[in-house]
Amino acid sequence: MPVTSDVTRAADGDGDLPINELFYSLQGEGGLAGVPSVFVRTSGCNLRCWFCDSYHTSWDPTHAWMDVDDIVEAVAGYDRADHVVVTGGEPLLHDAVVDLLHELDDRGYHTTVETNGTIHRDAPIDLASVSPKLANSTPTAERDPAGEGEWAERHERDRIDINTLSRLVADYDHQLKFVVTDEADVRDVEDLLVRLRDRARVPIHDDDVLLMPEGATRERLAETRDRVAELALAHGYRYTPRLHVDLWNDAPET
Ligand SMILES: C[S@@+](CC[C@H](N)C(=O)[O-])C[C@H]1O[C@@H](n2cnc3c(N)ncnc32)[C@H](O)[C@@H]1O
Ligand SMILES: Nc1nc2[nH]cc(C(=O)O)c2c(=O)[nH]1
Ligand code: SF4
Ligand SMILES: [Mg+2]
Repeated sequence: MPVTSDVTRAADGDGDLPINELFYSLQGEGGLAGVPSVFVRTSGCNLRCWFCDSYHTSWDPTHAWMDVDDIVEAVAGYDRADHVVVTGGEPLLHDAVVDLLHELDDRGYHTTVETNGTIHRDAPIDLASVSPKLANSTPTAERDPAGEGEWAERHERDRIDINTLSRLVADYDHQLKFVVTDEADVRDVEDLLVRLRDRARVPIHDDDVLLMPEGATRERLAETRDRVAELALAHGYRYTPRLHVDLWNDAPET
């Protein structure tokens, strides 16, 4: 169901969220991969990964405004699902996401928040699925999908905030899900883990560190996944597939 074609009015209240899509699918990534889930995808991001698989929430944000009650009603319409994944874009940018998470929690849903880890919110989050952005994500002029590297400096400045990451891992059940293509990326992961373990007040288990192959399409994943699986084995981290890409390639609402 393309929400964007259902709701066309502009924002008219504090409880409104910019929604890019809302759909029912299998969780494709991370420790809950395979679980039927409703996805609520907000629009707008404070970063610009060159590889972003949700281009229309970051580089070219598009959305319809929905209030929290309408979102909860749309979620409830998928009566087989008791898991909700709130993603984006960067969902924690928006104040009203906290209200949405409370409403979902009150109704007994398990909530996963997919976040880049640069913003902390106090909210009922059952799983903080944190994907800190490595140096490999920066939109240099050569890799910029929309311009000539205008976002590179801001992206590079903002992509890692150790204090925010340490609060997220301390406050929530978490997984750290890194987009990886090669060995240099894993060195970047290890450097970050040293800094985070030094700062965080809680242990960070290797079991909660996941390597995810970079690839928004089946073709690209076929190039990256074998090497990333080998890196996971070599370093003792978990590998996460991208089930939805295997199953449905880059189709919207999957
Ligand atoms: C689109 S992001 C939205 C949530 C949040 N902004 C973030 O980056 O975590 C959802 C997930 O997709 C991952 N992702 C985005 N583009 C990807 C790509 N081309 N290959 C692999 N993972 C990708 C992100 O790292 C994140 O784990
Ligand atoms: N099926 C499916 N699983 C996902 N897990 C995280 C996603 C995301 O975009 O945050 C995602 C997504 O876009 N689709
Ligand atoms: S942080 Fe997430 S939504 Fe933002 S550009 Fe990167 S992958 Fe896309
Ligand atoms: Mg996705």
